[in-house]
Amino acid sequence: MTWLAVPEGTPFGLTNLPYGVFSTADAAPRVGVRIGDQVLDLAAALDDPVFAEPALNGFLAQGRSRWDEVRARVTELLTDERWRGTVEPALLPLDRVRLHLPFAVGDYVDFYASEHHASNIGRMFRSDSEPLTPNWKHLPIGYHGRSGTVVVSGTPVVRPNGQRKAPTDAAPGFGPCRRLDIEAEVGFVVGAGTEPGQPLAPADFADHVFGVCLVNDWSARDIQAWEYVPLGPFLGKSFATSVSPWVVPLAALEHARVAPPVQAPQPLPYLTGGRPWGLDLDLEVRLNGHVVSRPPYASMYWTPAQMLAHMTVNGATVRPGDLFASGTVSGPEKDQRGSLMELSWGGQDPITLPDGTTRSFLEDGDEVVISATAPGPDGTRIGLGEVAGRILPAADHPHFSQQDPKEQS
Ligand SMILES: O=C(O)/C=C/C(=O)CC(=O)CC(=O)O
Ligand SMILES: [Ca+2]
Ligand SMILES: [Mg+2]
Repeated sequence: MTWLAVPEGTPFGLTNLPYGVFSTADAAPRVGVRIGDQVLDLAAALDDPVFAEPALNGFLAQGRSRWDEVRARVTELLTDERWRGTVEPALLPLDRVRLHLPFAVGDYVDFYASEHHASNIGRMFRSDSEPLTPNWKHLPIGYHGRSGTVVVSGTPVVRPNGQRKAPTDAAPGFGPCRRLDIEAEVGFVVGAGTEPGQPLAPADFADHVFGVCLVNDWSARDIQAWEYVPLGPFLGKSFATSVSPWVVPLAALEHARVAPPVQAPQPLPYLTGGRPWGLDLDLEVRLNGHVVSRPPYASMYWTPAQMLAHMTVNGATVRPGDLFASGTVSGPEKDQRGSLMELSWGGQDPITLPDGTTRSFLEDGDEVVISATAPGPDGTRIGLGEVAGRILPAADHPHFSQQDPKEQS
């Protein structure tokens, strides 16, 4: 029990304690921990300059034993009445702070770990071949994304311009994306790094990964479909990737750990071993306030521990602040799909919102909010917060007018 007044049944109680970076009107960005609807200013509460930094990276680099020590210390400060006088001045109401990107994003990798998503996308993008490529059940497929365009929840997303060519078009045209989509994903934040040539095993996961956030991998499907052969996602996914402001430490997800679905064929030995890191997270996707999907993370085929092992098997390093995302979370059911492309089946079957409007892809002004909860102890739920973003109209291209005769829409 905490001496602090927290809302009854809050998903941000003592068993959660996520980390973020906040600022106030008169104080620069620094590290805080969320408790209920308040933020504990760690720079004020603890004697470690690492928390006065405007990003979590310094703390991430300190490693597992220090993360556990700080979590235990914060719990003690918020539970033991004797600390009340010291801690109270370091607490701020959430509505008085501004939340920032919680960590400086190093390398950013996006995986493709949902069998349901990969099968759905395969059917739509490659209708003349098997939905899953031959490698899919042998390794967690991924690509390197653009870390510099990872933004915090609430940052508006400008509709990208680019080349797009429908299969029936004779030549590509240029202009604003017409098939702007979302991807509901879970992100894993690397803490302790590695040296070159130091592959990690799945069993090393909790020593190197600090925690979890929510990710929206905004995707321009028309740009993507035209550009991705043969090297994979590029400009169709590099204009913005949004993350939630609170990083939930792995320690808070102990009750959410589950075995992943059965993996057959048996993966190679470097992808096996350690504790199971399937996660029973319930995601929810809202479009303009209406729930359009509830993707279940427990259905993901590859675990984040296997992703980490695969990502380092060639000797590649990881560094504090690296982010790897799961890939779109789609469950087996229609209302569990984590992208609009799947929900509307490529635009063939638009979804109807309660206000009577329909959507295949996003319109200017649309707002998407992805949230998630996880099981905590004794039947409680902990929250992962939310990642939100609203679509702004495409900007005019400074060197190419939309009215230009070269525009072939
Ligand atoms: O199958 C493809 O060609 C591309 C799939 C994706 O959209 C890539 C991606 O971001 C992976 C994911 O989110 O699962
Ligand atoms: Ca993705
Ligand atoms: Mg992206």
